[in-house]
Amino acid sequence: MAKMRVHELAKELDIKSADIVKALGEKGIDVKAMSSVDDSEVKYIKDKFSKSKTSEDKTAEKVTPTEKTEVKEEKKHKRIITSRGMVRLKGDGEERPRRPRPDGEKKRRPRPEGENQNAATQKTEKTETVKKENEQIAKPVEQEKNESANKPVENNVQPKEEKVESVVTPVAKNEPKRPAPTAESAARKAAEIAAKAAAIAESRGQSRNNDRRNNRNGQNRNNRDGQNRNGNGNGQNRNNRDGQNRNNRDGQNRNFGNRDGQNRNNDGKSFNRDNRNGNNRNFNNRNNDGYNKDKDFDRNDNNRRNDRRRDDQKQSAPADIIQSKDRNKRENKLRQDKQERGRKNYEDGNGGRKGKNGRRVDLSKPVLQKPQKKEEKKEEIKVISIPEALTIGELAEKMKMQPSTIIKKLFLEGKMVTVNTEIDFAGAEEIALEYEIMCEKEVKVDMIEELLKEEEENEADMTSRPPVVCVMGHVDHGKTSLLDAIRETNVISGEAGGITQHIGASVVKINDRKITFLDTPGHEAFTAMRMRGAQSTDIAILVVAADDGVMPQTVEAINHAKAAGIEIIVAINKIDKPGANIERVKQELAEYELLAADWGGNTEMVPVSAHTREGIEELLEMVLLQADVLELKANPDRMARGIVIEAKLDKGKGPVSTVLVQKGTLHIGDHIAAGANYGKVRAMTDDRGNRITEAGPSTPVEILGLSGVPNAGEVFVAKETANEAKAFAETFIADSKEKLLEGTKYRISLDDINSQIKAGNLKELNIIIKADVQGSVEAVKQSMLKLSNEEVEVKVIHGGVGAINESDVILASASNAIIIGFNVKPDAQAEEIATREKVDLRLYSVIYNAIEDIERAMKGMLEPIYEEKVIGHAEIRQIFKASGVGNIAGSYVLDGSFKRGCSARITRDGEQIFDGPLASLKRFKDDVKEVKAGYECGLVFEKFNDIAEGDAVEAYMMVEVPR
Ligand SMILES: Nc1nc2c(ncn2[C@@H]2O[C@H](COP(=O)(O)OP(=O)(O)OP(=O)(O)O)[C@@H](O)[C@H]2O)c(=O)[nH]1
Repeated sequence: MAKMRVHELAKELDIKSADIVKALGEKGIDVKAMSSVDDSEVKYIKDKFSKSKTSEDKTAEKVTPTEKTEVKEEKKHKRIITSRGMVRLKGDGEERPRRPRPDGEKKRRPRPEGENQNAATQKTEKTETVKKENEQIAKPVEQEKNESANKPVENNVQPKEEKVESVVTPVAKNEPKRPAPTAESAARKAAEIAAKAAAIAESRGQSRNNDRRNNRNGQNRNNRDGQNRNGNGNGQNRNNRDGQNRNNRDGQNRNFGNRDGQNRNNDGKSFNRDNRNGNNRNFNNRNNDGYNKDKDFDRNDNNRRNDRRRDDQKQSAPADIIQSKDRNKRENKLRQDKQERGRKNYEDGNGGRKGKNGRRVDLSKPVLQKPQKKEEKKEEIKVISIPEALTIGELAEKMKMQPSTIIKKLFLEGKMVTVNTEIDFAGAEEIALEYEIMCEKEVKVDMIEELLKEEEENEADMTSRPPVVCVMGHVDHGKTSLLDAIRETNVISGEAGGITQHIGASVVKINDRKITFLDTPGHEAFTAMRMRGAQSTDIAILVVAADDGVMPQTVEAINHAKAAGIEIIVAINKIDKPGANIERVKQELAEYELLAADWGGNTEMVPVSAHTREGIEELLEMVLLQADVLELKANPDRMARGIVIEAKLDKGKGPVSTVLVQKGTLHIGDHIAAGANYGKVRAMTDDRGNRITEAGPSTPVEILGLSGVPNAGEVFVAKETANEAKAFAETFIADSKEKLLEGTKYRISLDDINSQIKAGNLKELNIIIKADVQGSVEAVKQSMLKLSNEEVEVKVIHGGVGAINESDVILASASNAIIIGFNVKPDAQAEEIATREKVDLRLYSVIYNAIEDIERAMKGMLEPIYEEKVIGHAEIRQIFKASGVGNIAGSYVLDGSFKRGCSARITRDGEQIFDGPLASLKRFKDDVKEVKAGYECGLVFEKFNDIAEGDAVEAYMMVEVPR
């Protein structure tokens, strides 16, 4: 090419000459407008300025609408080149050879159309489109998160998911329509990849590629300009990348984006419930990559921190981001609130089941486990302790139930009871078992026994004491006379009617040894003296008149002595009398298991005479001998303790008590308590009326000072202080009341023998037999003894001839025995006591019936007793004949009443002509239930028509009588 001048070249290139001069000057070639330049310089200039112009053209295209396909496609190609040119231009301005880019390279960098324009100009429509596209493409990511989070967010996102499809799909569809010029390959490829990425994101529910593309689309550039970053991060996508992109302005966004996506997945695995909001996920991802998986409540901290971070960014964030953040913040707040509620539920053990999100069930897992932690209820068998008898109310209280519950239950079983109905242990146990409650017998602590309980005394402190002897025997056999003879005093003359009225006590000296005698006025006192288990006597002298022999009271005395377990020495009295027969007495006594020693037995029998005093000394020697055998000892050096023998209220002295000191020594001034009474010993008198200051063991004394009159048989104790004595008495009163109530409740009766046996309460059945003849007593006695079985032993504790008397009843009461009488009746006093003491007293005229009753009672098969009861009398005054019925006796009821279903006896001239049931009872023509005295009625007798006017009719019924 020929040399051209600079101005010509400028003209050709449509540029200023100065520009060429400057350009060549920069290259070190000094030229002017009129200077000539060679071909190489022309080429350089042309290359240089033609590119500049192309760049300018491209700049002009910026405002060109992209909708025009042809222009767009042409310019697309240029854009790619220009872009690179621009890079070079921004460099050092060095001329570099143009490098035509192969398609493959272009493919490696696919870009959606219009992105370069976005990079160049931010506020064009294209930018908005891309922004929208980014936003929409990012939505699925958020949606994915939200799907695994809570529903409210998911709902918010739902509409946007549709938009994503609408954006992505046209890209894929438009592709084949477009021409495929080489220059457009990069753009097409970019569109393809974008479409594929969107499809993958949609199909997998992941948006990693989208994120990456988004990052590529704008974030690399955005990183450079700092603002576009926010534009990319529209909506919830922004939440994910917000912090990361900002933090990674150096172009590592993509990498973090990937990590972000992974973390989301991690979150999605097990953290959905914890990370219901995207922010939370973001934060977790950023910090922990799912580390918080196991730390439920850290998520809240994360949320908070996340929020704070976003708050910090508000100043630089565009309005839409701020709005979006605000929304997210609100969402976060809501979610946090929910989490708080969930946690509360969790802590309260309510679980989170009520939440809409099914994942909340996870929160409830520990709650579900809670019942497992609960201790299994151990089946405890409730055991209550109940007394021998109690009321329904008391039982209900023990069972901790309402009495009405038990009453209702029993009512349904056909038992009518009230709250005050008394039931025995067996009955109560039966009821309690229905409610799976076991019963055990209340072990009642006998407070008095406890009070009286004493420790074993030291043998070394014990010294020999005088024996205490009582004299027993049949009436007029000479008890008092004998005692008088022994005491060498005559007390008989001082007694009213010559009969001993009260217990007296005296001490006699024989060979410098003392013997204390008690005179027993009757069995009542004797029994009473045994009631505390305190044996008042050591030896009993049984007086049997040699001329009279063994008499009923002799037998009673024997039985009492045996029951008390005291030794018996027999004094066969009145041997001075002509009819005395010592051997016969011995023989009779042998029948009662008292065999004389000289007959080879163990019982000493001494023939005496109160009148002649013959044998008295031998008797006393025998008493002392027996005392030696018994080794009677006591400790005199201790607080006194003994038994009340007799007590009375003296008008002048106040309460006067005769007490027998059994242990220790009683002094004047001692504080004592006897039963319900207490006081201080003010005065003491011995058996001879002498004032004494102290009384040792086995000494009977009369004392003054007790607050009241104690019962005979009560134990008295000396106490250190007045308060102790008072406390003893008060305890006694409280205990006695209970015992009094209980004592009246229970007495063995034929009806409850079986239940008592079953309950294990009855091991021995004590029976007292009274009959008109001794033969009957013995016959029944032997039959009764044969009824003994493995469970219970029948014991006849007393049998005698004669009416049932007071002594029998008292013995029965003391021994919990049943009295059986054969052809005998109780006397008035015995009946009264039996009623009071609730002693079961049975009367029979046939011995067999008695045996049968006892047998049945023991087997629990006692049948009810029916007794005939006459209810009225009538007189037949007229006979009516009725067909089909027979004769009707028109009668007039004289007394009582006639009742339907009763029986009748017809007597004519004193002779009974009929005894049978009444078939019909009528008043005029009507059947009636009852016709009372003074009224007329019609009587029809069962299968009996032989009636006549003037016949007498007696109506009767069989009624059950209590046993
Ligand atoms: N011949 C004779 N008569 C005696 C003897 N002992 C008592 N008697 C008489 O028998 C009668 C009754 O004597 P008591 O001593 O009263 O008999 P008891 O057993 O005390 O009588 P009660 O106090 O009623 O139980 C009196 O008339 C006595 O005189 C005796 O050894 N020989």
